[in-house]
Amino acid sequence: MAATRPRRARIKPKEEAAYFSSLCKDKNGFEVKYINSFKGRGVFSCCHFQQGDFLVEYRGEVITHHEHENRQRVYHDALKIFMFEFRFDGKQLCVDAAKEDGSLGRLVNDEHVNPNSKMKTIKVDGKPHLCLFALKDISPGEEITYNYGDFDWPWRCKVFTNGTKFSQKKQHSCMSVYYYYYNTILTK
Ligand SMILES: C[S@@+](CC[C@H](N)C(=O)[O-])C[C@H]1O[C@@H](n2cnc3c(N)ncnc32)[C@H](O)[C@@H]1O
Repeated sequence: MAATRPRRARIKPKEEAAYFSSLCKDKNGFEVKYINSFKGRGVFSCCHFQQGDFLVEYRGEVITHHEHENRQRVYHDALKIFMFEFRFDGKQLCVDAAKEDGSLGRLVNDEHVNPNSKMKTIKVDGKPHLCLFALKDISPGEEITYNYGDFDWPWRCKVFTNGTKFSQKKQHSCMSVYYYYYNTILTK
């Protein structure tokens, strides 16, 4: 009878997230690539991930709502985007990831139509950590994205050369037009 190799148990995604969060380390399997001058950099998968897998932590300094408001007053707009507000144990908190520290989570871009990951809060040693988990199977070469939330982020509201502004609802059907415009005109 042929010997069967015992299958290695899959580490539970939340346990893996807690492990990497406690080490303040990103797991392997990703690379940062420059996309273009509009979107900047993005995080791309270098291997297969399964739906539900832990991907990366949105690492940074956890600050109170009060401190978040203070920093909003002094930060340049380009830094404010790295402040992620969330609720934890009944409190309004924020992860400030403005500092370029080489971590991956802060470089994951927004995708509100078809994101492949979702941000969840996990508790490690009583402290909150924001972690991205795969919403679907992810192949090598795919960009990791998540929905930044309901807000009129400037890149979601496309203004065409003739000044036409597309609402978010109309925008879905206009996505392909936009991408044509974007790929052929803006990036040339
Ligand atoms: C948290 S940072 C993400 C990393 C950023 N791309 C970089 O290179 O530093 C958020 C910024 O990325 C850009 N961004 C994120 N998602 C985008 C999208 N879907 N389209 C265009 N720009 C996007 C915007 O400039 C936004 O202010």
